[in-house]
Amino acid sequence: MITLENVSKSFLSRTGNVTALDGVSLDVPAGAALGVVGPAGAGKSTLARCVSLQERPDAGVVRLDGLNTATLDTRSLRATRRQIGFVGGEAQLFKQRTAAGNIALPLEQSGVDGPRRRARVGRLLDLIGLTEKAAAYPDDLTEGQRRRVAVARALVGEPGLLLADDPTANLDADGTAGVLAVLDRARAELGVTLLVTTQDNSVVRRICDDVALLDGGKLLEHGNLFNLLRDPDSRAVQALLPSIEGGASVHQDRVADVVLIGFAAVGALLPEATARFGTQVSVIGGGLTRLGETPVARFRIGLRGERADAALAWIADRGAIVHQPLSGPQGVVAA
Ligand SMILES: Nc1ncnc2c1ncn2[C@@H]1O[C@H](COP(=O)(O)OP(=O)(O)OP(=O)(O)O)[C@@H](O)[C@H]1O
Repeated sequence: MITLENVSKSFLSRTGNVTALDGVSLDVPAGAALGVVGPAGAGKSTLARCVSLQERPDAGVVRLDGLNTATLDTRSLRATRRQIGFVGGEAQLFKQRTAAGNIALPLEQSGVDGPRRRARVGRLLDLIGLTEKAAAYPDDLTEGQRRRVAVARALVGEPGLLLADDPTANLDADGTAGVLAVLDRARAELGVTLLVTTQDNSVVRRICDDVALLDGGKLLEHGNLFNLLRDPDSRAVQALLPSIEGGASVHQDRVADVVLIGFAAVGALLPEATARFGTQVSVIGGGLTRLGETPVARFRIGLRGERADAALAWIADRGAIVHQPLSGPQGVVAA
């Protein structure tokens, strides 16, 4: 759906030339939900603006459904932009229009008739869970509700792609959960492809299946979350997992970091290893989180007993991802 080929973009600022994107190549298949993460100034918003055709790259190509957007004339560019929904970190609604009126605006501008407008706006109010607020004005809504209205407005033209640039910025937990639920529903029920920029790991955990890490305008990592879980050096995914704190206070024969995926693994694997191998398995640090609906745990475990290696190999055979940490007792650990 979206392909970036070697996209670069610089800005002239007071302090000189700033490279916001530096040779970024990226593929986002139709129906995917990609989280673009990275520190402040990494280039996330610039990437979103290049993909939404609000910004033209200095070099490289942005393709939408195979179409090289650099070749579009002004009219086709405008038409293509309309197929892309965009929401920023602020709702930017028209205060003098109701929620329904804000959502309807793009349809009015493109001359869609009243009955079709009403049907479409009604459907989107339902999607964002604000049917009963149709006649409310922005000032009477919470910021989280306003953002949901902005998402509905971005979706009203039935775009295939929705870009959300830092959609949960400055929202409280309830507001964040509401906006993420709406983005998730948009994908599930309308089939839109999602590209979300964020510095909030919970956004990626909740609604993304792919992640791209930018830093200094460069794409450092890109891939499926569950694939990247296997890479102990993946900055993007390691940041999504519970941190492993604490240290072994007693001697351990083996120390390993274990990532467990799915209900069965998280609930049962470590106790079963203990029982099977007569090995004492203790959790030194880590915890449980979720990626989408899937429970994922990361623990640092210590093992004591003659069959510690066999227990670790058995845990790995059951689908756990096992890595020996950099420090700690020596031992060969199944990878
Ligand atoms: N219009 C502009 N004019 C000048 N510099 C810009 C412009 N837009 C972006 N930049 C610079 O480009 C770099 C990347 O900015 P960008 O907003 O894309 O990063 P970001 O990852 O979205 O950051 P944040 O998380 O803080 O929003 C930054 O150094 C920024 O100051």
